[in-house]
Amino acid sequence: MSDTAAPKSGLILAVNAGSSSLKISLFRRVGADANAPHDAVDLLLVSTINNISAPPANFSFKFAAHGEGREAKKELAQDIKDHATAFTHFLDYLKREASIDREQIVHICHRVVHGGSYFKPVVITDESYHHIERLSDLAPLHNGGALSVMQACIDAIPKANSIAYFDTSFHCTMPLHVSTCPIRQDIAKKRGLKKYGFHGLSYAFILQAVCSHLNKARDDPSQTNLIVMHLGSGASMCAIKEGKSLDTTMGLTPVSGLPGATRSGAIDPSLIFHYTNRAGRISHDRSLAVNVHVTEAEDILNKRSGWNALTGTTDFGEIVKQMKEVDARLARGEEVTEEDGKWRLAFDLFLDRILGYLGGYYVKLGGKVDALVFAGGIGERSVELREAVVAHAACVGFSLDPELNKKVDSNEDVVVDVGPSSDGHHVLVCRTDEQHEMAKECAFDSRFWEE
Ligand SMILES: Nc1ncnc2c1ncn2[C@@H]1O[C@H](COP(=O)(O)OP(=O)(O)O)[C@@H](O)[C@H]1O
Ligand SMILES: CC(=O)OP(=O)(O)O
Ligand SMILES: [Mg+2]
Repeated sequence: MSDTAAPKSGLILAVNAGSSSLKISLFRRVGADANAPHDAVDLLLVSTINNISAPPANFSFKFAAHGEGREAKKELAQDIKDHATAFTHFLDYLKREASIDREQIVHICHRVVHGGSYFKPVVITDESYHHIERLSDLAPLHNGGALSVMQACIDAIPKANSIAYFDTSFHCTMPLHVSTCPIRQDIAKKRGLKKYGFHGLSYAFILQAVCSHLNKARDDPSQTNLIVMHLGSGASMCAIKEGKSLDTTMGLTPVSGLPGATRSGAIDPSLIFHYTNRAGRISHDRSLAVNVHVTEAEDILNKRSGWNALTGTTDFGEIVKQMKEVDARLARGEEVTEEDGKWRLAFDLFLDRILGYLGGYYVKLGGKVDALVFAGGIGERSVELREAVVAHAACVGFSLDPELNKKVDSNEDVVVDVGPSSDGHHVLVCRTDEQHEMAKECAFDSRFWEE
């Protein structure tokens, strides 16, 4: 038995440090039945801290049905400045409001965005901590935040094992010609310069959940082809062929592919040298996570671009609201200014980039696509964006039921059909859950549990 093995029914804390959020869920391990993978853990409580990158942060805390069953709590938290203070806020709240003894937490799963050459989950030791730290420059909005939470866990819950789960793992199946960059391969190999892809924990969760929904063999998604859109502050897409990642839109770092709240997405690489003549200098913006050394170019493209640069807000819901108000004024024949056009520009630009990849992935999958899946904060909540994407995908056989699309919020299922499902070309919304994916993987990992 390894020294990380814990009593069978211990508690698992799963922590997901996103670019703008910290999502924390507490589970109890209830078994590891391969025929019922989603039932390996019971959710006890969930806490979400949003807007960390655009304070004040929103803190929410909710006991699950299996937990203490009390009302959800929501508050603006002025003391939250980064991921570490968000985690401390959560621990203080847990101590005050829940009867759960933190000593019962045996494993803490951390979502780590960039794993580099690590593909399997690793227990945090000095060596693995420093491996993740060295990769921080390749995920400047992420790895540093996750490391600061690990440090807080080691201080506050020293008996629990911290285990890192990587976003990059899911994409290790990408064919070489997809992951290779057309540059000198001796340099590429020496420096690890290739497409890694991210949001892998989310894609793994979605694949399993969609397979169950479509009644494919639960533990064998190898018959399933999907085009998945994980659209949040960081947005990416993935073409899944026979249950494996075939291609994804993010690359060496999460800045590439689709634009995000503060990220540029794919642009002409020369653009940055015309934007600033300080591109290669080390950035002095200390608001980036600890121990990150990035250039001014990377700082601009990661933190000062995206729809925040176009509109002044990181909130895509606000962009849609403002855009509709301007559209309504135009419809009434009222005057609008050039400035008013920025909302629609951001929306249409995002839509355009999604459609570009959607078309490409449809062809790469040979037109054999079981479902188009929307997920992430925007994919799960924006009725308008889903409507616009699917309207354009009608030419390749997808369609949306406008009523089902509007009613997603009132349906609590993990996977919700928003298209007529009879023709085999499903359009789905999946409430992705990276914390659940990590906790489930942890519950199944025999290294971590006593016989
Ligand atoms: N009703 C809504 N309509 C459109 N977008 C929304 C809505 N509510 C939240 N969002 C978007 O979801 C984003 C958060 O997505 P999420 O996937 O939770 O973030 P993260 O990338 O930090 O994990 C917010 O930045 C906001 O832009
Ligand atoms: C990889 C990434 O961009 O993650 P998130 O959307 O959680 O910021
Ligand atoms: Mg996220």
